[in-house]
Amino acid sequence: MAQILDGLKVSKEIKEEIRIEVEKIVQNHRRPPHLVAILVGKNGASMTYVNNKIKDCHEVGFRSSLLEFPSTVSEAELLEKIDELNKSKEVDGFIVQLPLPPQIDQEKIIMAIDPRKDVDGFHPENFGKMALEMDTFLPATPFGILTLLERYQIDTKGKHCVIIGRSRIVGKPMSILMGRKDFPGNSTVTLTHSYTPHIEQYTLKADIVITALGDPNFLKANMIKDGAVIVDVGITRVEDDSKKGYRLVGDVDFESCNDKASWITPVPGGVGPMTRAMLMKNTLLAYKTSVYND
Ligand SMILES: Nc1nc(=O)c2c([nH]1)NC[C@@H]1CN(c3ccc(C(=O)N[C@@H](CCC(=O)O)C(=O)O)cc3)C=[N+]21
Ligand SMILES: [Mg+2]
Repeated sequence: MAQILDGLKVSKEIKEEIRIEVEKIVQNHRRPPHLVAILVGKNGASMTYVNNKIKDCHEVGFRSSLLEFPSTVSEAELLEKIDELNKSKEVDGFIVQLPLPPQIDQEKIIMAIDPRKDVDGFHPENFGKMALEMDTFLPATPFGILTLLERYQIDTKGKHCVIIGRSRIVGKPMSILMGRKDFPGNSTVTLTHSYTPHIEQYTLKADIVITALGDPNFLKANMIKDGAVIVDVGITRVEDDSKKGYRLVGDVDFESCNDKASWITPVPGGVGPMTRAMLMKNTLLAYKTSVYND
C-alpha cells in the first residue's frame, strides 16, 4: 500500500504557521493582511471553494471580503472593481474566481490585476517571473503540490515527471516548476494533454505522475509503474444518493493505484486544501511586500 501525501494535515500546519505570524503582527498594533475574493454567478463548486477560502482567512486571522456579482455582470463593471482594488491601500491581494461567464474575457480580467496583488499568480508578469525563476507569487495549486512534495521529502531530482493536462492554472505552470533548478524540481518533465496518443506509454515510465484533467478515475494501476508518486489534482462532483447529492472523485483510480504507488494524494484531502493554504501564504507575502517592494 502507498503512503499518503496528507494535504489536509500539511495545510493545517501551514495555516497554523501563518496564524502565529499574523498574531504577532496584530500584537504590534498593525492591521492584519486583507484578501478580497470576487465571485461571479452561482456555480456550486465555485461558491464552495470561495466560502472555504473565506473560512481559511478567519482561521489565520486575515481580514477577508467577498464581492459577489450576478452572472450577467459586464466586463466593464468587473474592470472598474479591479481598478478600485488595485488602488486600495486596505487590500493586499485579491482573486477573481474562475471560470467566468462567456461574456467576460478572462485574459482581459487577469491582465487588469496589479501583479503586486495577484496572489493567484495568474498575471503574465508573474507567470513569466515564475518561468524565469525570479521571485514571484506562484499559482496556488502548483505551489501547494511543491510544498507537499517538499514536506514529505519526495526526491524529484533527476526523476521523470509526467503531467496530464496543460491548463493555465495547473498543468502548464506545474510543467515549468518541476523542471526549475530549485527544490523540489530538477525533474525531467513530459507535458501530456488531450492530443497525446496513448498516454500510458508516458505514464508507465514516470517516477512522478501529476494528473489535472477532471476525468474521474482516469488513471488506473495498469498505467503506472511500481513505486510511482501519484499526485491527483482532479476533483469532480459525481452525483450519488448521499445527503449532499454528490461525492468528490479524483482523476486517479485510488483503489487500484494505491497498491502500486509509493506515495499518493487522496481526494478530498490532498491537493485541494494545499491550494487554499498557499493562497493564504501568498496573501501574507503580498502584505509583507516580500515579492514586490515598491
Ligand atoms: N481564481 C481562481 N483561483 C483558484 O485557485 C481556483 C479557481 N479560480 N477556480 C477553481 C480552481 C479549483 N480550486 C480549488 C481549491 C480548493 C479545493 C478544495 O479545497 N478541495 C477540497 C474539497 C472541497 C469541497 O468540498 O468541494 C479537497 O480536495 O479536499 C478544490 C479546488 C481553486 N481554483
Ligand atoms: Mg488541465
